[in-house]
Amino acid sequence: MNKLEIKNLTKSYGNKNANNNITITLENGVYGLLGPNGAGKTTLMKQIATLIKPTTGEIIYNGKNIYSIEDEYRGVIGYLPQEFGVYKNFSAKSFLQYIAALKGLAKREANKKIDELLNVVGLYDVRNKAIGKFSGGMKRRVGIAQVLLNDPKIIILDEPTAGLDPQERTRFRNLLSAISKDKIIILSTHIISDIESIAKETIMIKDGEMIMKGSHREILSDMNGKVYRIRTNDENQLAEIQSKYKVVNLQRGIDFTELRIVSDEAIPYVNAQVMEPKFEDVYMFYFDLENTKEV
Ligand SMILES: Nc1ncnc2c1ncn2[C@@H]1O[C@H](COP(=O)(O)OP(=O)(O)OP(=O)(O)O)[C@@H](O)[C@H]1O
Repeated sequence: MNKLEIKNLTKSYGNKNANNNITITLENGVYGLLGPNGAGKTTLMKQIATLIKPTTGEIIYNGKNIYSIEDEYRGVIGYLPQEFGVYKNFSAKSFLQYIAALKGLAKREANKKIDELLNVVGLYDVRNKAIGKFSGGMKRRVGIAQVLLNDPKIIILDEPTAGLDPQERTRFRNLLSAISKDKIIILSTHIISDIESIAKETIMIKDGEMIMKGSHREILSDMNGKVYRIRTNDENQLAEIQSKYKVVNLQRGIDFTELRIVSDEAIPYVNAQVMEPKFEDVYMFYFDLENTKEV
């Protein structure tokens, strides 16, 4: 069994809440934590990793409060922080040996595990090269290998794809999918496409609160009737739409300008056509334009 119950979690700093009354239950699979900067993603992840103690609320792992089984619980956690420092003069292999020693793994067992993980993350052939010469994606893969050393049941990854090129990002996603079978993986991002393809559920966080949780399909079906396409060559109408509605996309053509907008209310324009929702509309609907597009 692998079950994490987060109950009414709140973290306050003075009179500001970094997160507020969050309740979620997580089981095996990949969960995407989506929200703009400052939404409270890191705070929630650090609370799950026992690095921040909640002000109120509790986290229950397989029926027990995590603080009542603290040492045992830390043994099942793997945490990759946003800023993952690697020693650039170390080779991938010697770095993993060093971390394994810190984690208290016996040398023989560690070496076996390290070779296995270097294969899993596709770095076996370059295991003796200095990490300083690795690309961003390769460094992240070293980070994942490091997290997997003690075979964690809960893996927490804070923006693991930041700064990766599309190819590295795809490779990284495939790696997560491959290891997710018997683990809870929580992955924060503000890039929709990261979680669109691998997360079994997306948890959306805004201003410290959970505003939506569901599968890809559930989230999209909730957006039905809220996405519109408008084609216009009337500059006044264009300006009005832009000022009143959330515009996902604006494309200027020769004969008309095409807008894709999201709105909770019906749109008063006869030239508006309801469109099938896409995941890229979701971010705009719940959050803002910034960070909507893949970088
Ligand atoms: N130690 C602290 N003291 C005071 N306020 C804090 C502290 N840590 C976080 N906060 C505030 O709590 C809120 C949530 O921060 P958090 O880092 O969890 O957000 P985030 O969603 O992870 O953002 P980012 O993507 O930028 O890392 C922010 O408004 C932040 O300023």
